[in-house]
Amino acid sequence: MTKHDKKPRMSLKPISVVNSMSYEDFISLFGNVIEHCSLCAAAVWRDRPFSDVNSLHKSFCQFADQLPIGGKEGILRLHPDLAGRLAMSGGLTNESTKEQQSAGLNTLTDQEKKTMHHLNQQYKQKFGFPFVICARENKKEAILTGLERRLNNSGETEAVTGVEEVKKICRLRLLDIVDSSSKL
Ligand SMILES: NC(=O)N[C@H]1NC(=O)NC1=O
Repeated sequence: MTKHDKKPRMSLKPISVVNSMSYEDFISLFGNVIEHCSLCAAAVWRDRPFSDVNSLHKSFCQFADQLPIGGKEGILRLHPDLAGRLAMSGGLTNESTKEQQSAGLNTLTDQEKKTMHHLNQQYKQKFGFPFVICARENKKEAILTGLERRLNNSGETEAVTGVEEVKKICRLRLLDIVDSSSKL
């Protein structure tokens, strides 16, 4: 462990170990790969055995895709605002904290914070759910321009676009847990 590591990294699980998990263990390990939505992991468990991390990800995607629009919106509502109140008060999940930091959202200038807050509020007012984007695949500038651009879309387009971003977040979270070289 170098002096920069806060805690030892969890060792990556081979897919064979994932496949042999009880649903209780599976939910506790994968319950937040879709933010605050352990229901997704509870449903996906029945798709075992998974041939690899991609097939596990596919099951999460299929579960999200088959939800009616209200269910998709529900998944989005479980996400915290980017650089919002929870981020400021340290109330985010560990995953979200790391993701928001990787986009540089912890280094916003006062003006950027104001703009982000204003656009987030406008977005929620228009659509009834928060703006969601995969923070690990974007930097703060791209997030701000994306937020402004996506405000022009319809609610249905945004529910689908938001869930596509949730699927990207989910994939990166799964890769932090499962050894991607392991196969059934
Ligand atoms: N609102 C939003 O996009 N939140 C998320 N994005 C991300 O990468 N992690 C999150 O929690």
